[in-house]
Amino acid sequence: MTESDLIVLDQVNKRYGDLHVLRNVSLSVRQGEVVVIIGPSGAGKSTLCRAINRLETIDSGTITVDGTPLPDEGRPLAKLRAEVGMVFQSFNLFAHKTVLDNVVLGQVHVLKRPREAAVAKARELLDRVGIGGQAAKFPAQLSGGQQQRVAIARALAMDPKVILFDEPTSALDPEMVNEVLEVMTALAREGMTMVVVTHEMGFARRAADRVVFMADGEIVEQNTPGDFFGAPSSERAQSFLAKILTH
Ligand SMILES: Nc1ncnc2c1ncn2[C@@H]1O[C@H](COP(=O)(O)OP(=O)(O)OP(=O)(O)O)[C@@H](O)[C@H]1O
Repeated sequence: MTESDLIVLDQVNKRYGDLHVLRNVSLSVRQGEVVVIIGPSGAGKSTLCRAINRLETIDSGTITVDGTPLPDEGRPLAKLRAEVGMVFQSFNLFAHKTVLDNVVLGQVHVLKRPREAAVAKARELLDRVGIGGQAAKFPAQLSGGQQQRVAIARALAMDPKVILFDEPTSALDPEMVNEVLEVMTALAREGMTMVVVTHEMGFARRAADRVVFMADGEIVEQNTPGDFFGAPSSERAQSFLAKILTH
């Protein structure tokens, strides 16, 4: 572990009954790094992402975020770490709150930021993700792509040290995928530390510093996008890429 490591997983194991979904997973994410996790369905990618933010417990191993080991204390949502932002496939916005309030509330209740400052920050972030004009609407009045941009603004509002994206574009209509990926690419260029589970290989090629390939609960290989996509070294990665790139 070096000083610039923001997230360190060491020999992490997780089982659901007989299913061993994370097998001795060790992974470090450095400050400012964009790590894209790819792999077949059921590989354990979401579980890994959720374990980092304590939405899932682990059976053994350690997960350290920003120098603090995460104790494995069940899944207390209230104890989620504000420094780890999360963007989900299904947006998870508060349906009965306005777009503005969705971005304000965490700042006020978790960070104890004065409401005026929280509103100013929310407006700035909504502008930054291109939906400043939608602040007074409710989530259901927005397209999926717009809702996901609200979710990104909400994550950013907490001043996270890292944002985890778990298949952020999988629930979107194809024409909305790019607008969300563009926001994510801009964040990556600005130096945000990001862990992204995605099936969008274009994003991985364009924005990743490192591609991590998972299959059957294991990290099979990891490399720069150029080297990984140019010449994957494992048979499992080769056959995965052959399947998805011909579609
Ligand atoms: N709460 C749960 N209880 C039991 N099994 C689970 C649970 N959550 C996930 N699994 C199983 O664990 C395995 C890994 O799931 P996970 O969602 O992490 O995979 P993934 O790589 O993200 O897949 P996908 O690309 O389809 O989202 C799968 O076989 C899944 O069915």
